[in-house]
Amino acid sequence: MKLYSTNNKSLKISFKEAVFNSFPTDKGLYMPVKIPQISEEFLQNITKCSLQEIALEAASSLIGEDIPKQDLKNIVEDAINFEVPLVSLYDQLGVLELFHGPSLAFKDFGARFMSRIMSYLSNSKDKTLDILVATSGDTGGAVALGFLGVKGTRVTILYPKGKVSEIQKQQLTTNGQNIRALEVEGTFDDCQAMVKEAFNDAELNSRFRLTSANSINIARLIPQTFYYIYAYAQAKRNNKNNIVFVVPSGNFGNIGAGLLAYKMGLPVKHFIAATNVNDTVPQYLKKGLYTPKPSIQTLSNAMDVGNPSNWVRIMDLFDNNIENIRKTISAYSYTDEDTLIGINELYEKYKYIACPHTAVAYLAAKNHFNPLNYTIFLSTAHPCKFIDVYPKNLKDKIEIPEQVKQLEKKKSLAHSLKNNFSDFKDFLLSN
Ligand SMILES: Cc1ncc(COP(=O)(O)O)c(C=O)c1O
Ligand SMILES: N[C@@H](CCOP(=O)(O)O)C(=O)O
Repeated sequence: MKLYSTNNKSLKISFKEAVFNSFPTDKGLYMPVKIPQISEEFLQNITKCSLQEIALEAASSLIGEDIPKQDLKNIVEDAINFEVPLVSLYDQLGVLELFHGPSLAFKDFGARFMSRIMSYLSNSKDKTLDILVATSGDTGGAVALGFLGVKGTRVTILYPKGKVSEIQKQQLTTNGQNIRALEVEGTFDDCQAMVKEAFNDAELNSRFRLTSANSINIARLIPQTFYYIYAYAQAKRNNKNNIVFVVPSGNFGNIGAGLLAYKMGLPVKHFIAATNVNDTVPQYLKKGLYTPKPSIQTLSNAMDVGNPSNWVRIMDLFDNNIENIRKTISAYSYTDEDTLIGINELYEKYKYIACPHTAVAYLAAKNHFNPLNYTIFLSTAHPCKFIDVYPKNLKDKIEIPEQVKQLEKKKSLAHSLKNNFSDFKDFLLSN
């Protein structure tokens, strides 16, 4: 697999380089030079394929010769070892549950695949790999679990103080070992900006072997294509056509992966990005002006992103042409009030308890409803991660998984950090 930077198409680097130097110095993002096509034969037989078979096919066609197929098979089987059910709410509406991994959010696909890819590509003589992560809530927890105890790695997670849920905070801060958590007096966008600045800091780069576990890293995006293809297979098994995906969106890595699968030839009729009031992309598609703004705190906290990293990748996939994008992607945004209505309605109508992010996607699915389509909205996290959001009648019905109960007994180990890069740099240099 060869990759270019969205800011420099003449650059051609290897998959390994892109994984370990996740953020190009020109501040673009890496994209595949050639997008492989899913074969007609594979699509014809897709209903017979398991998630792992689909994952292997997608990963090997994207990564190519950089990892031999048998090794990739082992990686895929070890990383993607949980269920991804497509639950039918009614004839034309399904919900794809992506939260059955260890951290209870869709981030487990990216984090688990990436940790294994990094271990595989690392050399035992290499310097410790310092992995920096900015999180608005879920990425950090998944990356912490994905890398906990992995030899030769150290993870530093930056999260915004007071803006993640209690369970997310426990997942981020109680790990110890090779995982450090920094509680930043700022927003997710501030955390993300500090991490990106670190990748461009000469002193830090000479001292440490830095890489990112955010979705700016191409190794995060590849495994997120798997579940779109698998959802398509499950829908086809049920004789569904005209598939529309509705994706709750913040940093746009999730929908970015879906669009990559689409460009690989996955027959999808339309994509819908659903956001909370952090509506930079819906506003862009409406008005044609891309105006990132400071993030606003909402009930769907993991989507509180004012300047979504992956939008440049999506622009790149559509030749930076807004008309092309509008043909394939629609976008809607919702307030917290709407989100609560969505949560209640999903329960009243279908006895389905959704996390706030998923409820935002449900609302967009309703807005864009067409009875000729089969609409799949993505359920990105387990509702227990946001227990304080629910009214009492629903709260009591949410099952708390064992791994969450265990977190309560653990001590938080976070360090406080002011919202400025020099303090972050000092922390890295002195710890
Ligand atoms: C539960 C949940 N839903 C949706 C999103 C948004 O996904 P993305 O940032 O890839 O757009 C996130 C954060 O990534 C999340 O944790
Ligand atoms: N919503 C994310 C924000 C970081 O996104 P990423 O996909 O770029 O890692 C989170 O939960 O942290």
